[in-house]
Amino acid sequence: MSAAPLDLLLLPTWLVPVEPAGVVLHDHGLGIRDGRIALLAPRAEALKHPALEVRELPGRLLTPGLVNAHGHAAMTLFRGLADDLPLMTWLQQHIWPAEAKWVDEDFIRDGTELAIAEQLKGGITCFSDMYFFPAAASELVHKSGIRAQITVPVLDFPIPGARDADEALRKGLELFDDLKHHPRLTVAFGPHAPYTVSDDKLENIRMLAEELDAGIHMHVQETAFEVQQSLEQHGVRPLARLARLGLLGPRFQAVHMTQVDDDDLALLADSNSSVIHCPESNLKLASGFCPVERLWQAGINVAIGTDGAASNNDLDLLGETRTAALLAKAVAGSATALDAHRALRMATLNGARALGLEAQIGSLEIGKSADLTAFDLSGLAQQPVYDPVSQLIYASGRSCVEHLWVAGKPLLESGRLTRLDEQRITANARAWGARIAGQA
Ligand SMILES: CSC[C@H]1O[C@@H](n2cnc3c(O)ncnc32)[C@H](O)[C@@H]1O
Ligand SMILES: [Zn+2]
Repeated sequence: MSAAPLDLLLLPTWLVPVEPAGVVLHDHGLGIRDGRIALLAPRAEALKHPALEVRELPGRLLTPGLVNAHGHAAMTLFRGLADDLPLMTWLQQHIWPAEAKWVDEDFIRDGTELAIAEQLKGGITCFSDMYFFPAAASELVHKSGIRAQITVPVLDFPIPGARDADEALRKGLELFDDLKHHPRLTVAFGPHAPYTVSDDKLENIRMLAEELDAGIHMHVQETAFEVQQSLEQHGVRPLARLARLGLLGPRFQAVHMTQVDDDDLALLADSNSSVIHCPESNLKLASGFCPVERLWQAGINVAIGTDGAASNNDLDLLGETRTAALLAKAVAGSATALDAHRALRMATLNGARALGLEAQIGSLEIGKSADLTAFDLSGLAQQPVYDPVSQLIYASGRSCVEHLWVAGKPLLESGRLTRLDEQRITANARAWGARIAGQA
């Protein structure tokens, strides 16, 4: 037994470590010291360890914090602006013009803060962001205490914050340098999609990502139209083109992948790339269905993301995971596809792995960062509890998120944000809505 007392000992009714897979621990304690998980033991044994604070959590389930592996945080301010449209109409006729008109650093600060607040309240301890002015977004991550992968946006045309791809990359490299020692922030490259980034830019990104050992996060094969267009323009499917350019590998994060043929499957599996599944955005934009079960059975790491609030329209990863579990069964034609335990793994450890963070977060293991979510399963509509993971995925909404810690720091206590001002954030978002609606 270590001489130093634990900072905090949590005593939930159920504890799901995610690794090993499928395990539910009843009446166990989890101890935190210096922001890390220092103890995992049956309750009686855990109570023998001195602790500065002991917290009973009856009727609560403790899990690793949820990882939202794909989103566009500040798009919260465009929530509901252009609904019920297919991807290219939505993007080209509504979202890109709105972004050109409204997105500046203030928009990013207010929209990202709103996204962080919404995500913390929904049990998310880590998110990936692909949006403009990444340096401004990273300031909000730093201030709020959440963990994030911030990506450097690259497109062939001018974007808010960069006149061209070279400027975006130059500013991005400064961000890599500024954040290289940050304990909760990682930076990755975010080329938007195969249809908006040319070969020379992608080759440059591959070289820089190799040098920096950085992730590459990209929308890929979101629709059948995208695949068709690539066949016409490049003679190969988008994923094959990216493979030809050397982009695939363990740090490659392919977002969406609703179109998957046998060659795609082999490319993803052989390169150890991750797929990030965004089922609600794919459903709402009628983009297609990612064959999650087929990918999983091929050994491909599949994580989950909400996408932006303009195509979802929420940042509710628990709800997204439920949708993913239900949809996987329909797509596979099998009720055994993506069971509740695997769905939770997808929302935690697989997300961590996709973002290159699996050594630090994603499961409750000694030495990992104490990034945790406590869910209240004591409500009427959650009774009786045979399997808390089944209850969480199939019978609970994000309102049951009660407490949340990142690196051992409490960021949500009894449903209340500890570091962010919910009223001010809400008022700011309303003010942006009034301005945008007034001039739309
Ligand atoms: C590189 S900045 C992000 C860029 O992506 C746009 N976007 C948001 N959601 C999607 C999606 O599902 N597919 C393609 N592009 C999307 C966002 O509006 C920004 O312009
Ligand atoms: Zn997206």
